[in-house]
Amino acid sequence: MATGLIDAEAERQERQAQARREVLFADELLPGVGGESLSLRQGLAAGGSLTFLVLVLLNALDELESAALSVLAPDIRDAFGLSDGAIVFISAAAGAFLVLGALPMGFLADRFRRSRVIGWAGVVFSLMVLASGLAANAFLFFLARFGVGVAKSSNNTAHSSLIADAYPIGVRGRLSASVYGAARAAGALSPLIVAGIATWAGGENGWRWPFFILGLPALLVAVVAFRLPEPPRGQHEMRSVLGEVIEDAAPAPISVEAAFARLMRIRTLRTAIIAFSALGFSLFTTSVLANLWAEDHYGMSTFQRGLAGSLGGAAFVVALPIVAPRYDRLYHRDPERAVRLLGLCVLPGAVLLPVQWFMPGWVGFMLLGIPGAVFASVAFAMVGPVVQSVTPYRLRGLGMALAAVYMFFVGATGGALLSGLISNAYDPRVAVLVVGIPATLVGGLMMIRGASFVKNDLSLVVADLREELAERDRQRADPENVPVLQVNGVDFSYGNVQVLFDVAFEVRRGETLALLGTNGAGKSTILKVICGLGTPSRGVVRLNGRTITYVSPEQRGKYGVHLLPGGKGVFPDMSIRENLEMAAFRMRRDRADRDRRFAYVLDLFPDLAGRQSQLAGSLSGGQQQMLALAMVLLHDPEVLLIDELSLGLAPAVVQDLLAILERLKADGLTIVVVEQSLNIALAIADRAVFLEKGQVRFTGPARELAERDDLARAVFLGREGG
Ligand SMILES: Nc1ncnc2c1ncn2[C@@H]1O[C@H](COP(=O)(O)OP(=O)(O)OP(=O)(O)O)[C@@H](O)[C@H]1O
Repeated sequence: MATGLIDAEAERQERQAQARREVLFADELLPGVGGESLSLRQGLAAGGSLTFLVLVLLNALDELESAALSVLAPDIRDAFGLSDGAIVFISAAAGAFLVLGALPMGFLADRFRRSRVIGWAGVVFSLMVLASGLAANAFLFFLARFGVGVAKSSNNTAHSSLIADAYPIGVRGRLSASVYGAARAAGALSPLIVAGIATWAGGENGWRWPFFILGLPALLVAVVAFRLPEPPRGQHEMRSVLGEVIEDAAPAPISVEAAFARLMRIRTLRTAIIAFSALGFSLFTTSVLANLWAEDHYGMSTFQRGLAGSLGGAAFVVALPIVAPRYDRLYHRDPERAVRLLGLCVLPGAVLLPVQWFMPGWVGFMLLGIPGAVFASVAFAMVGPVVQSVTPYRLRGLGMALAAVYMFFVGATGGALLSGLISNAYDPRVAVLVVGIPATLVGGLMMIRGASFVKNDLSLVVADLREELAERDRQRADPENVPVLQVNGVDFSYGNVQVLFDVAFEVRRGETLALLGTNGAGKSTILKVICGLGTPSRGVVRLNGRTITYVSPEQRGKYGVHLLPGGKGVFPDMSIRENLEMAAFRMRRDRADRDRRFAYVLDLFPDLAGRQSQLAGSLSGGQQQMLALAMVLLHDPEVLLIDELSLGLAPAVVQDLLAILERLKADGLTIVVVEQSLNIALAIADRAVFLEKGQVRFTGPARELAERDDLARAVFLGREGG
């Protein structure tokens, strides 16, 4: 038996590995690969320069504002009578708020017009910057910082998603680098500008003026942002792969949970997130530690340290235009090499760090610190385009939000804590060597590993787009015949164990489909995927032709997809009536509607009608199943999914249930039923799907399945075995 199990597991793993390989397309079929390469000017012209200009300005203003806080910190501390610790906490909190805002902002960016999300974020940003200047006390100042931090989180999410859809794939690297570089340049100028304004205004309230003066242009740019055109989502991937754009007129709302489940299955994205979270441990803290070490160990003056910082900033602004076009060129020829380039940018830092930190003089320390930090920052600026390319276009905002949360929260905060502790216990050098070197190594190597997944992930993008086009054409050709429910190309895994492989079937209106198969074939899992309790790692679920793959179970319930789960689906300590009232909780506002539905189900189950005050736990198994069915039917489903209708029930009870299903069928209800018993399935189903080890082995009229001895026997053998 043990050998049997080992063999079965080996076979499953082989199929899993095969499924990962088989979707590979030739390089020139991948989005953004091959064809004519674009100059930056051509790319900008394709998407319009206004969008680019507005995003550059918003980023630059953000960066100016961040630096304002550091420069003005001593004045703000004195104005509010704060301690050093308190002002450091308030400044640092903005970073945490940025992480807090990322998820809601990513969610909004995937759901609404991005110009509006960016516009509103810009308005909130400018008002909060003005409020920072007006704050009467430290608490109000802190609240204003909260608003600024949350509004800023639209940069990583909504901006990034808009750039990806506005401009062609071939210039993504250069565009991302330009926005990032412009922001850094503004950041470098910021101390000068901010200190200039504060000095010009003078007096103890001088620090307030930079906030007033920065808030106003931000408001103007935000107003322009509302007018930016909204590009069709995924248009450049579609043009590149399909040669045309499929417009989704009424996209279904996306659930954050489902989106994350799907995103974490994209291996390039997952490794990029791990790589940059690791790198974050070094990227955000090394410069602070270097400044401390420079003063304590080398006795560098503030001016010398400032010079080192400025040289680093200048080197970054010089390096970006060298690396970014190279990334775009490589991507155009071979995306794997482009992603590997990012890892290769990071790795030299690991070698340079120990050499730098043992330099005998401050000049060597300062100069050797520059290349590693610069190339790590360059790689950081270029990771956005990688994430955008492999993320399904409906989930781009949330994809970037997920990356931001990991990089800033795990990387920056984790790195700060760890380095802080080690630095306190030993010294900054030990902290950098113990944290920075491994973090840089892991970051670079993970990115290089991620490169090997990118073609496969891009292939999945191609497969999804082609499927979408084929479905659109089919719906256009025969709009009357769109299936109520469609499952196509679905893969599903529990953790690392894949249990569904390319599952596909359709159910027409009013049809009853039986899902049959051996034990553990994945029947219940498919029902979970259909009703939203599980998110597939690949493939699509459609309801009446509309994609609902990432829609929450609650929303699917509102659309009419309901599941009658296997086993006990009732609250045993409540009466029948209370069970029904619980199920009808959503309809509590419209009593007339609720009573009409109660009357309908009680008419369907007269056995329950006469004993409404009886505890559900005291009912027989069959009656409990009827009550569970009644609770689902209260919602007036369009598609009813039933897991194990007859399990453990006496034949007479099953007959009663079948009679009820017949009546529902006659009323036009569409039903998918998982059944272990072939006879029961044959009695009620029009069509059947037979599954074995997560793959569809048969789809067709139910009676044809009965004639397939090999499959029919497998059902019975499976039952005896289980
Ligand atoms: N929550 C879970 N976590 C991990 N593995 C699971 C989980 N639920 C199911 N599985 C595994 O996934 C596979 C498919 O399970 P599923 O319940 O979908 O099969 P099924 O066809 O409905 O089987 P059965 O008729 O025996 O219920 C099985 O190998 C099962 O062990």
